[in-house]
Parts: sequence; structure tokens; C-alpha cells
Amino acid sequence: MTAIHLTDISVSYDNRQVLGPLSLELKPGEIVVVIGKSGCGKSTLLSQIYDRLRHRAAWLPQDLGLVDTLSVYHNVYMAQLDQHSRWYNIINLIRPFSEQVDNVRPWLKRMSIDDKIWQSVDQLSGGQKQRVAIARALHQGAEILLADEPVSALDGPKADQVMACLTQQYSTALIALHDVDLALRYGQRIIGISDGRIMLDQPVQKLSQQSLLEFY
Ligand SMILES: Nc1ncnc2c1ncn2[C@@H]1O[C@H](COP(=O)(O)OP(=O)(O)OP(=O)(O)O)[C@@H](O)[C@H]1O
Repeated sequence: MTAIHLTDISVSYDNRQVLGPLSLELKPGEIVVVIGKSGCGKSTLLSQIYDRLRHRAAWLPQDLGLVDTLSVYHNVYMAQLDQHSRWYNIINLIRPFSEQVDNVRPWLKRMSIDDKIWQSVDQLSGGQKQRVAIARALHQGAEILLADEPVSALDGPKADQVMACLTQQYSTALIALHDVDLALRYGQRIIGISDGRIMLDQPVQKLSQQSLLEFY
């Protein structure tokens, strides 16, 4: 059984091939970390996979995809928008249902940002915004997590805590990371990309910090 099985993915911009052709398979219960130098194609790979698995995946893009003018609560609630009727969502936008607030609040607590629940996202710092986007991905509860540099704006201990939280909630995930320690700690398998191609694909037990340096 496979969670992700994609073959012959390739992307070009203006006749310049930036990704692939490549194929990728992920088993259920596998946490795979994607590494590679800036511009190698990590975001392109993740967004291509998200395009194909939209209905099964929680998506945490690098640009976060938050609605800046809405509150923290509403941004996190949006993860489950498709589970309710249009009317329910409109009423909840104007006057949030207490049961929905109770569902959202624990994720904000996990991200230490519950004190900002009614604050508009455009009033938050970069790290706070990233924690809101992570809370939204946690609240979604999909089959697979696709995350592009999910902890890039967080400091050491917070990044560690958030990675633990994401990998507890999602046992199947594909995560792009630029931190070698986090990649080795949380990945079960590491994929190294260079010039849009997979140049390394190994279980973490076979890898050392040294062996990953060429991808950073
Ligand atoms: N919309 C676009 N139009 C043209 N070129 C693009 C576009 N998006 C990405 N690229 C190019 O595709 C290549 C891969 O970009 P991508 O964003 O996937 O890299 P990345 O590995 O995620 O980089 P980073 O670590 O800096 O986020 C880069 O050379 C980039 O310039």
C-alpha cells in the first residue's frame, strides 16, 4: 500500500526544466524530509504533489496562505471549511460558534498563541503567523501532511516543539526543511534534491550530518 505514488513529475518555466522528470513513492506511516539548496526545486515538488493530492493532504506552504484581515481563530477554522454548509460558515464568520472555538483553541494553546485568538493576523509577527498556519494544518487532520519549511521563522526550542507536534499529528508526511539537525531528528527517510532531480533517497539511519552537507 502507498500513501503517495507519483511518476514522471516534471515542471518547466519558459522552456527551462526546474523539476524532474522524477517519481516518488511514500508509504503510510512514513515521515520523509526533503532537503536541497535554495532554488533546487523543493517548493515546486511539494506544490506539484499538493495539486495531485489536494483532497487528502494538509498543506503548509512557505507563504503560509493566511487571510491577513481575518482573526487567528477564523484562519484556523478555515482548515475545516468544507466540512460545513455555506450558511454555517457565514454565520460562524460573523459570530463564531462556541463549539468551533472550543475545537480551535487547543491547537492555538499547543502553538502558545491562544492569547491572540481574536487578533487580526496582519497584527502578528512572522513567527506568530507561522504558528497560526501550523495550528491550521494541525486542525485540518488530513491523511498526509505536505509542509514547506514549516519552522523557518521559529527559534531552536520552538522549532523542535512544533516539529514534534506536527509529526505526532501526522504519521505520513513530506516536509521540506533547511535545518540538518531537525531533518535527521524527525525524518525517517531523507530525499536530497539537486537541480530538480532526486540525488539522494535514504533511510535516516544510513545518513550522517556530513553526508547531507552537499545539500545545504
Ligand atoms: N513561477 C516561476 N516562474 C519561473 N521560475 C520559477 C517560478 N517558480 C519557481 N521558479 C524557479 O524554479 C526553481 C525551483 O524553485 P523552488 O521555489 O521550487 O526552489 P526551492 O528549492 O523551494 O527554493 P527555496 O529553498 O529558496 O525555497 C528556481 O530556479 C526558481 O527560480
